[in-house]
Amino acid sequence: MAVLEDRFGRTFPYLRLSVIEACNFRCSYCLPDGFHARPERPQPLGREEIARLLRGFAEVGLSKLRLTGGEPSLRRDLPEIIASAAAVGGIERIALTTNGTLLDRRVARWREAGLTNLNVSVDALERARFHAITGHDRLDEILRGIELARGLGFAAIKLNAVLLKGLNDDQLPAWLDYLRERDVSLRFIELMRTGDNAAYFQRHHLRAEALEAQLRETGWSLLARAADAGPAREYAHPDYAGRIGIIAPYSKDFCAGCNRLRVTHTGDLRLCLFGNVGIPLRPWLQDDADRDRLVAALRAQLGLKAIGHRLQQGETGMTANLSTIGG
Ligand SMILES: Nc1nc2c(ncn2[C@@H]2O[C@H](COP(=O)(O)OP(=O)(O)OP(=O)(O)O)[C@@H](O)[C@H]2O)c(=O)[nH]1
Ligand SMILES: C[S@@+](CC[C@H](N)C(=O)[O-])C[C@H]1O[C@@H](n2cnc3c(N)ncnc32)[C@H](O)[C@@H]1O
Ligand code: SF4
Ligand code: SF4
Repeated sequence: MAVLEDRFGRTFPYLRLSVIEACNFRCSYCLPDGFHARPERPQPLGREEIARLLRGFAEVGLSKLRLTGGEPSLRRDLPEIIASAAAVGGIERIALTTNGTLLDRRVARWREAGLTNLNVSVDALERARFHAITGHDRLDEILRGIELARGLGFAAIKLNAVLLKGLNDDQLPAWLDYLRERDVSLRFIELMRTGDNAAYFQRHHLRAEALEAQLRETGWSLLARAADAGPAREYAHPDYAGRIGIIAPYSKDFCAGCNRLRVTHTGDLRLCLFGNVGIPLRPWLQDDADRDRLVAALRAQLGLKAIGHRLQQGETGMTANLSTIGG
């Protein structure tokens, strides 16, 4: 099988596709003023364009697709997008990253359509904290949605909490209670600096090192990483059904295991979450006959992929905030 390989020998079986720019939340680290539509913006990719994109990527080894946003559940045709991805040969996992607001109403339908993996962002387990961070008092319904999802046979359910100094860095005991009986994976994500959040980053960024050391000292052990896995270092403990992961983008060698590419909701390829390089793929998504051109463009672009991000140097690339690219 043909694969996409870069200059550093990395292969890319994992595509993160943003299906919408809009979001209904205003997370303080991402979109503190909420999403504001601008009329001159191009329409997001339609279902046919998405299907052509996925068939092109599948020719060069796509096995894991993540749908993200903005808030992907706001897209009414999400079940149809999932179903058309499930019909593309070679895509073994179809994952969704969501803020969970429509989970309790829609997750069964997504699962029926072919969704295999679910990631839900839950920055705190205390209602008031959750409200303060996300701008919405909706923790209870999100937790209900997760319980519902747990009964639907997903291959994995993962929860994301961005680690924020002074805002949610005292939540470990509550999370441990939560994880004792629930077979979900909670990942603590180090806050990343973006174009928009410089001052916030200064106030709230916290390295996950101390937390990770605490886990190791209390009997959590590191698991091996699968080839198409995301960026988390995952830990398990014999007394807990759940797992804990750490996503530490500022740690040494974080990018050495990069296995993913991104496409924005308007069809722009992005070679890195914080990159400056990427081209519009939309011109090759209008006709099935352009598949070879699409694949050739992917291969040519991959030659430009850098070894890693330059966040340590203060460079955030084109990324104003993660909602514009899907994280
Ligand atoms: N710096 C960096 N952060 C990433 C990358 N991929 C994911 N993240 C961050 O990790 C967090 C969780 O991402 P998810 O959308 O849940 O996806 P994932 O961690 O790849 O998920 P799994 O494949 O299920 O492990 C988000 O904040 C992402 O922005 C990456 O390539 N680089
Ligand atoms: C951009 S959101 C898109 C999907 C969906 N709206 C959600 O929140 O799950 C994807 C992930 O990026 C994370 N994220 C957003 N901004 C971040 C930042 N500056 N640093 C670290 N993670 C961030 C969110 O917490 C979420 O888990
Ligand atoms: S920051 Fe860029 S190079 Fe590093 S893991 Fe993420 S996408 Fe890959
Ligand atoms: S993290 Fe997700 S839910 Fe929160 S504002 Fe960003 S895109 Fe929206």
